[in-house]
Amino acid sequence: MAVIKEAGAFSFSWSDAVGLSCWRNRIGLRGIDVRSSFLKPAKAKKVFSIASLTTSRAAISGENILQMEATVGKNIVWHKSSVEKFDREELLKQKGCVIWVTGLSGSGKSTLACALSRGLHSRGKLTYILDGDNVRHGLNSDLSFKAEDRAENIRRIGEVAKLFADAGIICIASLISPYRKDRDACRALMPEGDFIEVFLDVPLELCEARDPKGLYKLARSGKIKGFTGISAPYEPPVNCEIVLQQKVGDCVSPCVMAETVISYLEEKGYLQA
Ligand SMILES: Nc1ncnc2c1ncn2[C@@H]1O[C@H](COP(=O)(O)OS(=O)(=O)O)[C@@H](OP(=O)(O)O)[C@H]1O
Ligand SMILES: Nc1ncnc2c1ncn2[C@@H]1O[C@H](COP(=O)(O)OP(=O)(O)O)[C@@H](O)[C@H]1O
Repeated sequence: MAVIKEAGAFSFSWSDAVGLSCWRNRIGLRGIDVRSSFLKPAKAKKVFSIASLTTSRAAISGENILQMEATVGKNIVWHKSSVEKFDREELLKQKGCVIWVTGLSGSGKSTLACALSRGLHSRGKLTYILDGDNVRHGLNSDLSFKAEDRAENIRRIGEVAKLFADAGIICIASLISPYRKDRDACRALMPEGDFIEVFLDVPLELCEARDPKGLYKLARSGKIKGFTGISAPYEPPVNCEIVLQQKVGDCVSPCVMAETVISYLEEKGYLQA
């Protein structure tokens, strides 16, 4: 029978044929709908909402539980390591998370990602940048810019970013990610709070004036089809953690913007174990 039982203040064990042998201490369940019905259909859905355990840092997200459901029927079993995220975070003196930088082409995503990485590095924090352009040179080189391929690009980067965060690293993903639902799907992969969406709110007019790669010009002349902001949509976030605004004639420097993000991380406790 699927059981999540409390065996001490921060300790749970989940014994079951799924082979999720032992979610021992330090696992936080933050308002999560933990389903046991896939294990014993007759059993009622268990809902655990243990908001008080927010001091505990590794969390099972609802999405993870659903993924487990999906893999159970395929003889794929989660193998648990004796070294967990928590242990890696202690070693690194930081908390793993994903900083997701979204915005139009030319809005300054890569520039911000570099400034942020540099700022955190100089504070002794381990970061890694997943830049859309760069990842499309390798892992995602098979993908185009049509909506389905962008969705797949974002999904893969979301999954990789999640692994980096699990490694205890502050992962900075900078990609246009124009569709809200694709970004939200990446957010859903992460424990609550660990997905920090940063919107570079820069008018198209300014991005187009910058046009460092000449792509807007090509898009305007019809040489690039489906270019974000010109002939393909960009859906701005509605409820993101940080908005960094720039206007024509009023640009904030990348270092100042990076400091805003670093202050957020500091305030939320991500820069300590
Ligand atoms: N059609 C079209 N639309 C938008 N962007 C295009 C397109 N074709 C090529 N490029 C270049 O690809 C970079 C965007 O890649 P991303 O992986 O970030 O895009 S997405 O998240 O999948 O939408 C983007 O890089 P940035 O300018 O750094 O954003 C462009 O240089
Ligand atoms: N905060 C800023 N102020 C002024 N110019 C900027 C700023 N951030 C980026 N830029 C410039 O804008 C252009 C596009 O920046 P980039 O980081 O490549 O954008 P993206 O990755 O979103 O396409 C570059 O020429 C860069 O130097």
